[in-house]
Amino acid sequence: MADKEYTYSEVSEHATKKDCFIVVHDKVYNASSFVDEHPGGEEVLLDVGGQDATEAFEDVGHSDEAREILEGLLVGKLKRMEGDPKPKSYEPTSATGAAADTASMGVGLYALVLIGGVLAFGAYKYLQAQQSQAQ
Ligand code: HEM
Repeated sequence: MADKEYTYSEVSEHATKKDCFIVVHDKVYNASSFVDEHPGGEEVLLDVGGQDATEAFEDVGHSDEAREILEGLLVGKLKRMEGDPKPKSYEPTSATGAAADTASMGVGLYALVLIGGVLAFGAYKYLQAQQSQAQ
């Protein structure tokens, strides 16, 4: 059964709660029995029912346990036809890119706080000096 090939249009016919196929990494899974049990809620699963859920699935960073459950739901492979939506391959590089961006922003913020601190200290010293002059 897991060797069956489904075209994208066949998969898209299974988009209801009771009959919910999803595609992850070009494999077809029947998520119907799991919709109610999904810890992330049934909404998100139904949103991608009959569609390619690769990105959605990978973006969450599902655990190995989740991947095992997914493999248990396997019903076949996706057979891509001309004119089908492009495969949604997951590129971890973009995730690392985003992480690097956040990291450099973190450094920027740190520098800002540091400069602010130095300025505040300078101002404090200046005021102190002024005060001792006045006395
Ligand atoms: C049949 C496919 C799927 C399976 C077997 C599955 C399985 C699981 C499991 C076992 C968890 C618990 C945490 C973990 O072990 O990682 C989980 C959490 C979650 N899943 Fe899925 N999932 C599927 C598809 C999706 C999709 C397509 C989305 C779309 C966004 C999604 C969104 C989430 C979210 C947001 C959580 C976190 C819930 C929380 O921590 O409160 N899942 N999923």
